[in-house]
Amino acid sequence: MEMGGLPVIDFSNQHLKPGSPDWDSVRTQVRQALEEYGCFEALYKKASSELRKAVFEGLEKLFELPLETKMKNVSDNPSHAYIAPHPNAPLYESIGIEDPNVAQNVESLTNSFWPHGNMTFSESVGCVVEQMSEVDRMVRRMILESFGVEKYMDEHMNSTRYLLRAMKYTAPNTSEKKLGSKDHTDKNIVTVLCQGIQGLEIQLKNGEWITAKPHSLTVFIGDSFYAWLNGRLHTPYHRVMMKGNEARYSFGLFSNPKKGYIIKAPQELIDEQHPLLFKPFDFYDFLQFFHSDAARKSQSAFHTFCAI
Ligand SMILES: O=C(O)CCC(=O)C(=O)O
Ligand SMILES: [Fe+2]
Repeated sequence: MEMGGLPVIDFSNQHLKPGSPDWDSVRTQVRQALEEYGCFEALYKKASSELRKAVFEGLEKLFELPLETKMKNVSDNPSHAYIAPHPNAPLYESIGIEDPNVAQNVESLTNSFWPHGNMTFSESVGCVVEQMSEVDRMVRRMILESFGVEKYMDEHMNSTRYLLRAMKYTAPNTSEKKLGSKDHTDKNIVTVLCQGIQGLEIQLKNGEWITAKPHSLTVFIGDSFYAWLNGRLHTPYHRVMMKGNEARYSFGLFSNPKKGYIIKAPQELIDEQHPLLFKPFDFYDFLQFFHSDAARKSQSAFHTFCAI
């Protein structure tokens, strides 16, 4: 733990295998951090600084491409496709890659963006996604174990798909902070985020905002995992604040529940002290609700959507 910042948890130990003493000790730290903060900083040496540098260099070139090119990043789900700067979020722009753990999906994006593709970028993205997904799966395994619900492990692991979202925040050229991304909780299961420069802020339970350091991965719990765990962990509000004249790039790997999978807390996590908090739901119905007027008017779209 570090004073005044998020807990820092080291996943680099090569002996970190389920069942080992190292695993159990990291699991305890993960559970504590997610109860109190809903997030933590993960050190993972495999995701080396050279690799990140290669990804960030690729992202710089990618966001420099003309708007028409970036608009080729489409999806059935609008929140998984290209998002152009918008009056409500003028500094923010992002692209999405569904199932980025399948090399072909990354390559088909780079092939549609560059006349001859971009093998260097595709390969670096492939490597970094693999490492971030290892962290995602370790964290989820540790959480299920720590609540004694390992019997759902396969179902849980097989119930999600990954989305990679790469983000650019244009420099505001001001000395005072400007909002890059509005405060929100993530909607998915787990988010593993990598930021190029500082800007990510997390709200503590006491309302105070703290800054996440850029040289580690930041791991968050999303609303869907919170619901599946019947509210046992915390989902933190976070935002991006920008100042100065340097653009900021970040990318996050989101584990999202698959369409058709009903998120419902297991009976082991429901009892008199912990009555069922949320209606079982399909993540895609929630995403749809999220873009409705009713959601915009409510304080927490998630709580409105899932209220019992
Ligand atoms: O860019 C960042 O650091 C944070 C992005 C974020 O919170 C999100 O995409 O959900
Ligand atoms: Fe987020």
